[in-house]
Amino acid sequence: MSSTGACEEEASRISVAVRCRPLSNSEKNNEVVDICRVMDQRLVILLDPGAASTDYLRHDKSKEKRFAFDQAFDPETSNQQIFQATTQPLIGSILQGFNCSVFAYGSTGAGKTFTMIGTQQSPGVMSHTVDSLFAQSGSDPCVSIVCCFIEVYNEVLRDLGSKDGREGMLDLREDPVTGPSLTGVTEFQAQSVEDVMKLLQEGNQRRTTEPTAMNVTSSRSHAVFQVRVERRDLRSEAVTLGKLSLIDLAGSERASQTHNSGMRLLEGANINRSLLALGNCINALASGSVFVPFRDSKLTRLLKDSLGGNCRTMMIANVSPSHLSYEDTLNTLKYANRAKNIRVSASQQLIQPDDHVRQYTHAIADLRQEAAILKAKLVKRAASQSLPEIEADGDESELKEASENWKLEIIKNLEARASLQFSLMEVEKALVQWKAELGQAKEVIACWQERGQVATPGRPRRSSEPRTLEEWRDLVSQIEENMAENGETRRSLSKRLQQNKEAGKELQEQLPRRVLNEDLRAFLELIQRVKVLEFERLELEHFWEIHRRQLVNRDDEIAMLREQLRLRNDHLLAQRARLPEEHQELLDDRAFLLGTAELPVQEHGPLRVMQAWAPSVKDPEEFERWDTRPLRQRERKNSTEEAQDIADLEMGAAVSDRGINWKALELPLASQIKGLAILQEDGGERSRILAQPQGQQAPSGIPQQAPYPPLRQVAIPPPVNHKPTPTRQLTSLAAHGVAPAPRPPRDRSDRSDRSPPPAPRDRSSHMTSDASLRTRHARSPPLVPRGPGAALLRAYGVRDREPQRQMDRPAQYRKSSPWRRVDPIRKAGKLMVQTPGR
Ligand SMILES: Nc1ncnc2c1ncn2[C@@H]1O[C@H](COP(=O)(O)OP(=O)(O)OP(=O)(O)O)[C@@H](O)[C@H]1O
Repeated sequence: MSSTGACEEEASRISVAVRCRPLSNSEKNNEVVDICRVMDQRLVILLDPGAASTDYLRHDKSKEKRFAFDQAFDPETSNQQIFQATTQPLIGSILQGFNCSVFAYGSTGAGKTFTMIGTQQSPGVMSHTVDSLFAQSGSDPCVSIVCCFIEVYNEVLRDLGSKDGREGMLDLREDPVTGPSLTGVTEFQAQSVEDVMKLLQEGNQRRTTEPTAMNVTSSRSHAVFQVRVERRDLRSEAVTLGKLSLIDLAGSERASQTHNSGMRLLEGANINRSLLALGNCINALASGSVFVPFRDSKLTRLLKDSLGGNCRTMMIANVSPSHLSYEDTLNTLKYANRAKNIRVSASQQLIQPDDHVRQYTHAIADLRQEAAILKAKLVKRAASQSLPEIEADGDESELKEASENWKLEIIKNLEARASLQFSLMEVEKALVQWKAELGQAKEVIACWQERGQVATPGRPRRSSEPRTLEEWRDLVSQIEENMAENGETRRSLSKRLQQNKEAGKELQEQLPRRVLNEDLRAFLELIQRVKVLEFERLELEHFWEIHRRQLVNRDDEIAMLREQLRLRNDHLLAQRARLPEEHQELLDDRAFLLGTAELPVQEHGPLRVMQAWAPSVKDPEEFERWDTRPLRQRERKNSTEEAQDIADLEMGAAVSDRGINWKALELPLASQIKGLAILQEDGGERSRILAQPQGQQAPSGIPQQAPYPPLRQVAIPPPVNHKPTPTRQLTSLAAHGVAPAPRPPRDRSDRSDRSPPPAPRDRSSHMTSDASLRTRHARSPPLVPRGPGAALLRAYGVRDREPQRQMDRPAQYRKSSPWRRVDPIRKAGKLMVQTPGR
C-alpha cells in the first residue's frame, strides 16, 4: 500500500497505567497481606513484604519501592472506569485513522484477562471499546469495522475467530509499508456490538487456559483482538484506516511458584521467552536504540507496529497486592516504568483517490520496464543460439539446470549477506549509542553522588530520563547488559558474515565449471561484482557514520573539558586575587600545579589532567580564542604528524610536541573537580593544601587541626637568573588547534636585583618567616630538590620527591614521566601554601 500517506503525525510516549487488583477471598482466608498502595491516582507504593509480620519493631523498610505512572488504579476501580481512563481517549484517534494499541501486562493471576476481557457481570476493556466505537461511529454507512481474534500459543499463531476447526497455524507476513499481517485469519465484519461480544466470548472459550498453582484459569497464550476501522469520505473519496490492537498477554511466571511440569513448564518457558523478547524490545525502544529485536519472538513480530513507530500505545500493568507476589509485582512495576520511556510517533493513515491512479501508473511503468528487459533477453538468446554449440559433456538441460542452480545459490548467498551486513550495521550503531549513553549515565550518577545534582552535566534534564539515583543505576546495568548482548550478537553476526563471504568466494570459483555459456557467465559475474561493490559501499558508508558519531562524542568530551578548565581558572583567579598586588606581580601569567601523579588515584584523579595543561589565569579571554570548531570540521593531519602521534602513544606520553595525545590522556569526570588539590606532604607531618574553596572540609587522610586552619599565603619569589623553560604543553595545545600559541616567557633578567618579598613581621601574621621555615625544614627528612631553585624550594619546605619515586617506578614509566617536563621552580612560584597556625 505505497499510497498510504501520513498526513498528520504526532510524537508522544507510551502511556502507562497500573492496576492493582483486590485480594481474593482465598488470599484473605490465608492471611495474605496487602502490600500495594495507590496514591493520588499516580503513585504506586510497594511496601516491604518483611513488614507484613506483626513484629513492628523489626520491620525492615529497605525493600519498600515507589513508582509514579501516568495513571494508577486501586482495587476499587471497575472495568468501566479503567476503560474510560485508558482506552476511551483512543477511540476518536482510531476513527481519524491512527493506529492504537492497548496491552495488559503482568504476572500470572494479576488480573490481565479480567481487565481486557472481563466477565459477564463486568465486561472488560475489549467489550467497552467495541461498544464505544459503535456509539461514536453510529450507523454511519461510510464506516466499516472489521475484527479478528488470535492467540500466540507456544510460538504458534492460532485463529480464535475460526469456527470450522481451521484454528491451526496462521502465517505472519511482514510488509515494509503496512506492517505485520496474518494470512488466512478469519476477519469478522462487525454489524453490531452483540456480534463482536459473541466473537470475543467464543474466542475466549477456544483460548488455551489451564489451572496453575497461581491461577485456576491461567491463560497460557497471548490473546490479540484487532479492530480495523475504515472510513470513507464521500466528497473527497479519501479513506482513513485506523487499527486498534487489544492485547491480553499471558502471565509472566516463575516455574517454582506455579509448580508446573511437563507441558505446562514448556508453555511457561515459551511465555517467558516471548515476554523477555517483549522486554528487550521495550528496552531498546525506550533508549531510542536503532536496533530493536522484534524478530526474536512471534509475539514481538506481531506487535511490531503496536509498540513503537506508528502507533498510540497504552500499557496497563496489572499487579497483585499479595505480599507473596512481591518479586513479581516489583518486576512488573520496573517493566512498566521502563516502558514509560518509549517514544512513539503516530501518523494518520489516509488514502487519497489520486493515490490509486498514481499506484496504477507506477505499476504500468514497472510492467513496461519488465517487458523491455524480457524482449532484450529474447533477442540475446536468439543471437546466442546462432553461436556454435558449447563444448560440454552433459546434455543441455543438465547444463541449464546447473547454471540455474548456481544462479539461485549466488542470489541466496547475496541476499543472506545483505541481511547479515544490515543487521551487523544496526548492532554496531546500537553499540556506539549505548556506549555514549552509558558514559552519560555514569556521569550523572557521579554528579549525583558527589553533589546531589540531578540534571545531566552540561545539558538540561530530559523528561524521559530516570528520576532517582536507583533508576539511573538500573539504567546503567540495563545498558551494560544490552551492550554485552549486542557484543555477543555482533560476534556471531561477524562470524556468519565471514562464512557467507567464504561461501560466496567458493561459488565464484565454481562459476566456470557450472555455467558453460560464456555470455551468461560474464553477465552473472558482472551482476555479482556489482552486488559485492554495493555491499562494500554500504560497509564504507556505515564505517563513516560510526566514525562521525565517535567524533561527535569526542566533541562533547572536549566541551566538557573546556568547562572544567574554565572552572579551574576561575578558581585560580579568585585565589590570586587574595594576594597583595606586589606578590601578584611576581607571579607568572600561567599557573602550573605540582605533579600530582605521585598521589594515590582517589586523591589526584581530577588533577591528573592539570599537569598536561597550562592555562592562563590572567587572561580569561584566552578560551574564546580557542579553536572551537568540532573535530570533524578541522583539517586532517598529514601522515608525518600522525606517525609522530602514534610514536607518542607508544611512549605513553599524554602530551607531545605535535599535540595532545587524547588517547593517553586520562580524563576526569566533570563531577570530580572539587577545587581541592593535595599538594604534597610536609615532612610526613602535615599536608599542604592548594586552592581550598571556602567552607570546604579537609579531605580524609590529611591530618587536621581543630579547627581546620585557614589558608595562608606564601608568595615565593622567582629564582635569581632563572630562565623558565617554555612549556611543551602549551605548544602542544596550540599545535593541536585547541589553545592559542603560548606567549613568550617573561624576561626575568631584570629581576636579579629585585629584593625578595617582604619577610613576615611576626609569627602571628599570616606570612611565615624564612627562618621558621628553615627550622622546620631542618627537622624534616633529607630533601632532594634539584635544579636552579633548589635552595629556595628547600627554604620553603617544598620537596621534589621525583628522583626517589623515579627509582621506584618501572623503567618504561620513568621515561615518559610528566615530571621530566615540569620545572619545579615555576610550579613553586604559584603556590599558596598552608602553613602551621602557630
Ligand atoms: N480487579 C479485579 N476485581 C475482582 N477480581 C479480579 C480483579 N482482577 C482479577 N480478579 C480475579 O483474579 C483472578 C485472576 O485474574 P486473571 O485470570 O484475570 O489473571 P491473569 O493476569 O489474566 O492471569 P494469567 O496470566 O494466569 O491468565 C480471577 O479470578 C479474576 O476474576
